[in-house]
Amino acid sequence: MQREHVADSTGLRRNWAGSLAEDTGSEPDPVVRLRDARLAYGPRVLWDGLDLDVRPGEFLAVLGPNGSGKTSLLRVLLGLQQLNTGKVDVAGAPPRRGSSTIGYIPQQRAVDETLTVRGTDLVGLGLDGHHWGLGLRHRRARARKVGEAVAAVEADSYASMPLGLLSGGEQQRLRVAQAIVGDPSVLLCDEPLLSLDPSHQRKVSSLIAEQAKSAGAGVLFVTHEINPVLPLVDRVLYLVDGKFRVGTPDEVMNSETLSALYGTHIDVAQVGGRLVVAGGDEPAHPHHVEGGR
Ligand SMILES: Nc1ncnc2c1ncn2[C@@H]1O[C@H](COP(=O)(O)OP(=O)(O)OP(=O)(O)O)[C@@H](O)[C@H]1O
Repeated sequence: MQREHVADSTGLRRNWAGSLAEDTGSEPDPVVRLRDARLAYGPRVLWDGLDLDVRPGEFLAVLGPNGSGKTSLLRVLLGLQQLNTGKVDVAGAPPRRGSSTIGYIPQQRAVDETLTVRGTDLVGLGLDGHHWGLGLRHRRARARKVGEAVAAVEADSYASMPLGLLSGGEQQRLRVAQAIVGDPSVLLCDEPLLSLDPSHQRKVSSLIAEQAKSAGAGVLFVTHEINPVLPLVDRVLYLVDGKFRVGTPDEVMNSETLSALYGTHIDVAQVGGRLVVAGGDEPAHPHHVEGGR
């Protein structure tokens, strides 16, 4: 097992949290902390020796080819998957299912057309686990929170319709609202931009980044396409076939680093503010980071 780190959590001090570290002399506690973490299914090692701190307000993009363990990492943080070895904390405690400190946007699944649950009901589920009283005042406060989240994703015009009648992109915007409505301290996003048009990709990713900065949430954003979020990304975790790199986009998204990860020559070029990644034969498929905004 090869352990490769471009930069560990100390890279954060130089980049994202540089000014904060200078102002206060100390960094805020991480909202996600992994130490020497290993996840393997039988002989197949997804990652090993993973040390990672995600700080409040940080936007971490999680990249890698199909099957490299991106979703599995989110499942570990959700308390749905045990590490083989190592330690993981979310908001200062071991992960547990149903934690209200986590907002989760799952990988998109088709919704049954006959599903009659309304969009606002789905968004309201994001508040379950919070302490809402039964009285009218609390019901109003809850409805106001749901309304604000629905407005933030521009879903007002269809949020009261049955989910089964909505398009994939409309459903996805409501899932984003559900994830942010409870002001979570960790936002886990599993390819949240799929099925969104470019304009809503920009809006939704900015909304997630805003949530990070304003509510001090740490974001883990799984994506095959870094370009739509590149301006928002503080650091990248890149997983490939049991190896990984953590660092700023410049530290990770370069030819030398990706060639070492994939074990074959990879070209990385900046074209008009976009990253274009090309090269590599089977089994490496780095092409997934190509594309435009
Ligand atoms: N419970 C499990 N038991 C055995 N293997 C599993 C289990 N869960 C996931 N895997 C395997 O682990 C690998 C990593 O899966 P994961 O879904 O984390 O990958 P990913 O990087 O998110 O992929 P994709 O980009 O395709 O969504 C896959 O090969 C998957 O088949």
